[in-house]
Amino acid sequence: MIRFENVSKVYARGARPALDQVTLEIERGEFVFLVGASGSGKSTCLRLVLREERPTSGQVFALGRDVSQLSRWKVPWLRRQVGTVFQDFRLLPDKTVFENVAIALQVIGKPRHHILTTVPETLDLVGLAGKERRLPHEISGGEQQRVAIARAFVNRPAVLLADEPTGNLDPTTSIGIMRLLDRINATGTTVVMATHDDEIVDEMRKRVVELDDGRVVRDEVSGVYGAAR
Ligand SMILES: Nc1ncnc2c1ncn2[C@@H]1O[C@H](COP(=O)(O)OP(=O)(O)OP(=O)(O)O)[C@@H](O)[C@H]1O
Repeated sequence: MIRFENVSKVYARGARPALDQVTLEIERGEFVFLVGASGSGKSTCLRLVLREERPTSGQVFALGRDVSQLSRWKVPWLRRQVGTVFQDFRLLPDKTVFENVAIALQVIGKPRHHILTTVPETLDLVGLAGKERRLPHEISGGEQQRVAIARAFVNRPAVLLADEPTGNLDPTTSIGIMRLLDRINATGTTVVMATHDDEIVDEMRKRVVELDDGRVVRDEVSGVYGAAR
């Protein structure tokens, strides 16, 4: 589903490579934690999958395509197959919960009847039934992240990339968000989550890929946050 082959990334002003010869394969349906110190290259990996950046050398494949080779008009196609969730939720403050999720379908031209059935179904799935008319500031941080997840998932992407999705949430709320990501993964969506949240990683016991200075230094099937090396 996602494959990195000898991928290096040197940013224009970067002194050293943000990624250094990374080779990594993530199969369809997997749940993978990307861990590592700040600056180790986690977000860069996610940005390469979305073609927000291109590798300096090596190849990144997603959904069977070499992402660098995609023509410009195919990039929106890629981004429709790859939902994204961030630490800071990124909701539209003056739109309701319903509208924040519906927008993801409107921009890809889905018909109104589809939106009117799919958005409530998805809000129900993320535990927000009954909150459709609230504005983001009228719900909690955990609920805002659920809206962001609903928006990312409403068109049933093949892959969900989450960059520190629990970074702004307390531990109890974070566990709820993780259960939700686990449920989404159980529907067949591949989930890749960059995180510093050691408790979550230790509790979930999923595959853990650790980066250190842009290199993969650990890849464990059922790993913990900080394994003794
Ligand atoms: N646009 C950029 N221009 C120059 N250097 C960058 C850019 N983005 C990231 N970097 C550098 O690349 C390296 C990897 O950054 P990246 O954001 O991928 O790390 P990260 O593991 O996601 O960190 P964090 O956990 O703090 O989010 C860092 O040294 C960072 O300073």
